[in-house]
Amino acid sequence: MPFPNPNLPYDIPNPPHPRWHQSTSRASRRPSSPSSRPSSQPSSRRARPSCPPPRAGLAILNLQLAAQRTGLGGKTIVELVPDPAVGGGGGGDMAEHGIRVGDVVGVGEQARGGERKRERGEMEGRRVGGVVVRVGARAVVVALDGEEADVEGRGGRLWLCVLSLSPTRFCVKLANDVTYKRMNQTMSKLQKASEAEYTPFIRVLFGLSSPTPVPPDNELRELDWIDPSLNDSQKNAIKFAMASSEVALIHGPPGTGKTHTLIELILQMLKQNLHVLVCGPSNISVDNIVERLAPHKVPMIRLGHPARLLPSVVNHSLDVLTRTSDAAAIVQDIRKEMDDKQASIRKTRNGREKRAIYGEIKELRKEYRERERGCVDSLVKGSKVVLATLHGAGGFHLKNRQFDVVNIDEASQALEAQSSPTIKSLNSKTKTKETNEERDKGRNGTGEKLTLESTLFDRLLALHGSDIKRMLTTQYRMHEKIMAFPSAELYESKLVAAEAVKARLLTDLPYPVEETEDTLEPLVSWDTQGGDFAEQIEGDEAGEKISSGESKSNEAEAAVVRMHVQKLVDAGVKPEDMAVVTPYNAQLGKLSQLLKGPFPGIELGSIDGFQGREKEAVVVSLVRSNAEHEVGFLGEKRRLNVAMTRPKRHLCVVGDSETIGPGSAFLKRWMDFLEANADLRYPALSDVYVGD
Ligand SMILES: Nc1ncnc2c1ncn2[C@@H]1O[C@H](COP(=O)(O)OP(=O)(O)OP(=O)(O)O)[C@@H](O)[C@H]1O
Repeated sequence: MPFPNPNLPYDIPNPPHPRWHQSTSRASRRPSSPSSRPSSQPSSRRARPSCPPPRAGLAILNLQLAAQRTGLGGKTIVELVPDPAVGGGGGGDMAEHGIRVGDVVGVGEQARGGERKRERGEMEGRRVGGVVVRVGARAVVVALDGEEADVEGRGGRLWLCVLSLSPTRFCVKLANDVTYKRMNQTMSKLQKASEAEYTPFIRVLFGLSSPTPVPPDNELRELDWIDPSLNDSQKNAIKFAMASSEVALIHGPPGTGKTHTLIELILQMLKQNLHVLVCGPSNISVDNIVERLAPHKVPMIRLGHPARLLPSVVNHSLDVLTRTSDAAAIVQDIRKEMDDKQASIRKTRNGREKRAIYGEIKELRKEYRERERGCVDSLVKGSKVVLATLHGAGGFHLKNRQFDVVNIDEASQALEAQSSPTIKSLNSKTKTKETNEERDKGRNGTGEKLTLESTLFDRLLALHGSDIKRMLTTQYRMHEKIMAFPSAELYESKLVAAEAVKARLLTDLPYPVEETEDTLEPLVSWDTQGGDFAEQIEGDEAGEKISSGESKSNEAEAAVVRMHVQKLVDAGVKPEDMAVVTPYNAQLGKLSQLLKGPFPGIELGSIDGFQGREKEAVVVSLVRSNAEHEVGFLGEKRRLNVAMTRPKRHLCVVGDSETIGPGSAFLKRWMDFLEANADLRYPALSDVYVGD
């Protein structure tokens, strides 16, 4: 990629799946693979490997094709099973492989022992891409990319390897070639378009015209609320968005009911008979909206690969609707015909016959796609709300389709280049709803060229000022004391804690929790200053090295975390109501070794993976402790903001203030705030290693 991928976490999180482990297949042990060479580490270090990064070595070898059929979009669906001739035969269960539904994979012919290096390379190059749609004990089912893709007819054994993980495993998006190609194409298209081609809407987006003025808030038209419990800032944001002709930004700090507000906004738009497109940067963000719209019985359709959708929303997916709607019958018969033909290919050994059948399938596929397009068109037209990821909305299903309004959820995470395919040709207005992050004000000046790093939210704010923005100000998650710092630093002290949450303590949980110095305190800081809790550099252990440099860990700090978790559990707090988050992958590995066994149910995550989540108690492990005051990822306010705004009743920060404070002005203020407001404690090594 010629440009950096800002969506890729610097420190790739470990998946929370308990059964996760690196593939035990021979692929990951091949001596030719440098990452799999026997480690030169002393055996004591190798004896306790931490969770490997998820992308390392995920592959299944020795597969064969068991069945093939046609799926939505004429896609070829292949079922792969272990070759019974290998590994004792019997066509039995697959060894544990860690591959999950939604993972992007490559399927290819497996090189045999005798193949030379160049031939191996060529074979790898012929790999067909696809997405895993089902994982069973005995089979993995993959939907192959591209109309003509198939893995048949090569005879040999097949292997499957993961190219990127399903975004539904975490809340983070991983790199995907198609996404970036589409973003790039859109950027060039927009840059080449002449001004005469711009609609008035695009002119506002580019800052060539100002948005149509909206009456002052107290003069906005009252609405008939579907949910009257909305608070004033939510109601005001909705009224403002409804009154804006071109664009409205809704800035929603953590827990302020952004999704709540968006749902009401969509329902209000439907009341006015508007045709609405709703997008988010990730599948999870879109699915979340589908789930919350579903009880309102809204006719809606969710575009996107069914393998990547939450099971609860699959019934609204295009894939399912094209099978079950009235318009679907006409597509079904041709789908069956293609499946029959595909089955007949496997029965014949005659090459000429095979080619002839392939030719027929090709023709059928063309017809299938035409019929399917008609079916999809009528479904999209008949749905008042269409939901897709920003990337998905730029796909062929919505080509040339216009909507009255586009709502973009989590717009502060959506790169402008992602948003543009969605809005470029739409003569519509856009409502974007921001997420938990602080605004990076002034980053994009007026008239700046479109870039792949900026967000549409930032750009519009910089172009038109805060008149086009409304902020949600009442938050329903955090105790006042937990909210105080992020509110002052990032939300101009405008956040207000709702009555119901502002003084909630762990002792008020709906189960018995003993009153202790921890459970009665919403904000605790374990300051490890003094040099005894120094960080370690990881990266030499198998699979731990990541492209952006070595990961850091801090074993003694992990022990402080364990001590604190133990104290909360001893007081009665359930481990499943707690989370430990850290920005460093290596530290996550350490924490899992230490906490998973004694506290089953506790959630461990990278900060990125914890976005959008909440827990009653959250412990943050900051890791960095060095004489050079190097703070790495901690310098990113956005990440820290995510970490410090996840807890409801108890936040415990573990870190070395002497290292972290000098890292930036923001970090200095945070450390000072903790010193002044948190229940401050100084651990000694002897406290945390007692009894070990
Ligand atoms: N007006 C309201 N009255 C009472 N509870 C509310 C109100 N608005 C939102 N909530 C509650 O606040 C919580 C957070 O709401 P929601 O998930 O919509 O927030 P969000 O801003 O999207 O969250 P996040 O910061 O995780 O993205 C939910 O439990 C929701 O029911």
